[in-house]
Amino acid sequence: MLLKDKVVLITGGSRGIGAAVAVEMAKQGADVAINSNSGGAAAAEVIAAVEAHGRRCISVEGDVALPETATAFVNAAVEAFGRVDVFVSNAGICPFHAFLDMPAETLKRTMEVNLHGAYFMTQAAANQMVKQGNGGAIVAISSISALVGGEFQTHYTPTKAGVHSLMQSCAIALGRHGIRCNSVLPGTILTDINRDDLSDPAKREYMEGRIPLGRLGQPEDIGGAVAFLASDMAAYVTGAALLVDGGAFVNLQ
Ligand SMILES: NC(=O)C1=CN([C@@H]2O[C@H](COP(=O)(O)OP(=O)(O)OC[C@H]3O[C@@H](n4cnc5c(N)ncnc54)[C@H](OP(=O)(O)O)[C@@H]3O)[C@@H](O)[C@H]2O)C=CC1
Ligand SMILES: C[C@H](O)[C@@H]1OC(=O)[C@H](O)[C@@H]1O
Repeated sequence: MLLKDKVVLITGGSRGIGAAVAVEMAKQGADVAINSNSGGAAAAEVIAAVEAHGRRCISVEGDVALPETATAFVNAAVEAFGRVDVFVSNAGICPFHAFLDMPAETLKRTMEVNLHGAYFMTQAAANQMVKQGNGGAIVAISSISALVGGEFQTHYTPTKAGVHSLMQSCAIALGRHGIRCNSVLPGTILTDINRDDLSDPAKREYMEGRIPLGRLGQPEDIGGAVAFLASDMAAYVTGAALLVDGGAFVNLQ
């Protein structure tokens, strides 16, 4: 087990990639706190899945775009489990929309959830780790979209580049405290975030065709990469980006 008895916090942990990461953390021996905006049945399922691996799990509702959500999440986790060892910044949205008529509110909300949310949460988790005084690991879910563009993602791709940039700067700011900061860059992973976009068979076939490993990703494909970066196996890895995309990025022709 890579994370025996560690305490792991995950934003956006009720569905998709965050939910799969929560379960992987439990398999690796960690207790888990998940945040999500709406909690509900999805969060309850994740709690049950974590507990099925013999680990504890709490769910804390709150919009990551609000700074007070970050302190409330960290405080609740500390109250439940005593400390924070690993923080995974995962919550995100991608409301596909064309560039020329992008509503200002869609741009603003996407920036606030994906980038400001990652900032506030990382800051709150890091402050707790510094207070504890024995280091920690922070992993942000960035994206292949930090490296390449998307016609209907002009509001989204800058947030994913920003999240990786945040990890690079935090690696410097927090290295002296023994806190490592890294990014995972998933390719296209089948979740609710792209369900509508990939319901077009032509689009889905095109996306699958771009991937050398021959399939779109599953949320579980991301869990191992996060566990590695969170663990002592990655003790000398900080400021790094790990692309988990089935080879899509390198496939020019
Ligand atoms: N799927 C993909 O192909 C890829 C995804 N990513 C990134 O992975 C991350 C997770 O995406 P994915 O699992 O696909 O998405 P999903 O839509 O499946 O899940 C999103 C999760 O984030 C939560 N969330 C959304 N908005 C907020 C908010 N304002 N405050 C708190 N929680 C929130 C949701 O909770 P709730 O239901 O309560 O809103 C849910 O738990 C995102 O950052 C995304 O950019 C990166 C590359 C590829
Ligand atoms: C939402 C997209 O389908 C998904 O998210 C990303 O970050 C990549 O652009 C993926 O294709």
